[in-house]
Amino acid sequence: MTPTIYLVSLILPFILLYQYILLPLFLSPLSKIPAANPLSPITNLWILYIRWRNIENQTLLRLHQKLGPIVRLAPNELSVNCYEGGLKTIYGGGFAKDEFYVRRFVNYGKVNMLCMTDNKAHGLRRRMLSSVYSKSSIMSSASLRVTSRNMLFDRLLPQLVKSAEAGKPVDVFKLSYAYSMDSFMAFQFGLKLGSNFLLDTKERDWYMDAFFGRRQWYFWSDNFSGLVGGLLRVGIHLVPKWITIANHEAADWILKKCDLAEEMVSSGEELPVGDVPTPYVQERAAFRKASGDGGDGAPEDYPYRWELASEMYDHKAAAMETSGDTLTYIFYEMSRHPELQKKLRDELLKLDPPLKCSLEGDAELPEFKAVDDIPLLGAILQETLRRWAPVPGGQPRVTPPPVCSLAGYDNIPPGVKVHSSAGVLHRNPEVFPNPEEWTPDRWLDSSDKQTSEMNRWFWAWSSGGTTCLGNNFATNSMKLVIATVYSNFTTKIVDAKGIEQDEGYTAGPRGSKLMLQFDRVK
Ligand code: HEM
Repeated sequence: MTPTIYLVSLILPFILLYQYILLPLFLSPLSKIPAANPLSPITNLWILYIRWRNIENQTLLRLHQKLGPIVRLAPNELSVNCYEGGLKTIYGGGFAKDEFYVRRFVNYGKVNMLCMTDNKAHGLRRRMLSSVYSKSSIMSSASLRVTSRNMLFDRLLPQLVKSAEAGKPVDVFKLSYAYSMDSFMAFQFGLKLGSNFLLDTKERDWYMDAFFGRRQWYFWSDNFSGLVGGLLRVGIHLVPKWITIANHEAADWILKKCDLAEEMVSSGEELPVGDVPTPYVQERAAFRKASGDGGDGAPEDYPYRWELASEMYDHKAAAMETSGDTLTYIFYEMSRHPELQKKLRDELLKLDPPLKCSLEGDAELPEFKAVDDIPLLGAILQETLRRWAPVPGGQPRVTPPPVCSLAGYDNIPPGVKVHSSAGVLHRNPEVFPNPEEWTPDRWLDSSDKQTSEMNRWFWAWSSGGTTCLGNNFATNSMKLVIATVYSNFTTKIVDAKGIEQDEGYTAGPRGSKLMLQFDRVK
């Protein structure tokens, strides 16, 4: 052994001991923060184990209840759940997104707004895409009025009437997913090109089976994407092959819709208002205006083909699951509270025109604003988004240079992964008394001071510069369907087995099912 090798072998253990044990355990500024587990300061194995068991949300809730607003999950990862020194600093302060988003949400090999980790690029993209989803655009959209009318009166009500008359229960989970997808895609691509999950159950099941199949494998693709990709290159499918194939099919499905929308728009032909692919048209124009270089596609591709497809794919995915889960929980809670159904119906029947069922095809919608302004409907939606937040998991960001302070701890270095979670924030009993209870009245009867505190902690849409892009669309779409259903029907539970919320970044009912009986109100 040469003297150098001898010296290195003597010193190396001390360097490793310092770097991987002493520094993270005792000397790092993070060492003062309560650790989730004795192993957390020195290895991420513990949090990986929790994620592998798919119990992260409930574990974080329990830890925060015990240890307070900030918890160290791994040497370089913190969970922070408070407003001051938490949400305000991380999300209000524009901390950049973590690589998690790239691993989960890149489509066609192209980043979209949701997975842009560079703040400047993200801000630019957001400015390009947001105007079509602003509240004023949604409330006044002519195409959305036509597509919404079609969803409610032509696709949804006739099948609910049929089920009610036959005394047949309805799987409201599937119905909510189908409505959420159709109502969004009809806006995105127009009625002609949008999905038709409400009427075409084969198309719906094809899409939903692949969607739920994929979810079980997120642990591997989120945490070991390199390994998954590497093994795939040598023909080994860690994630089952059928899921890879289904992913390709879903990607082709949306790409085809983009190609058809492009053909329609570039032909210059005047379209019936319900067939106008409104967000596609506006986002296409925004891309062309912003750079004019045509994007990264091949010469034969139309400009920005892949950038647009990546955004379109992401938006429809964001729309279906979140709104589908929220609607399922609204129907569930309303079915447990018949007195609230009656109270809401009394309010809804004041709409002009009311959303009463007409199977003759001559029904009209009231103004969106009139539906939006019903306080009880707003409270029902808000409380459902609180109690059953459809994105309950952590939204990871990265601490910026040089240092920052979080939840009373100073000198937190750059590059630390930090996240807050609606599932924890929404269960703070000091802000939301009896947090496990679903109580819409808390949004109607609380003092101004209490309401403003609840609003600061309410985080279903996230906050800051990366808050949900589609919140105005989703709010309008969900309010319309709830208003339509309870103007015409009462609902009661037939089978709610598996209604408890699953785990994950996004999460809905564990059983993926809710059977309700609809009875017509004359
Ligand atoms: C109940 C319905 C919905 C809920 C609760 C919801 C919730 C959220 C949340 C919590 C985020 C932040 C995610 C994160 O940073 O980790 C988000 C982002 C986003 N949502 Fe939604 N969402 C809903 C519906 C929609 C719809 C209909 C669209 C369609 C346009 C949409 C598009 C997006 C996009 C593009 C982002 C990324 C925003 C950015 O990075 O600037 N969402 N949503």
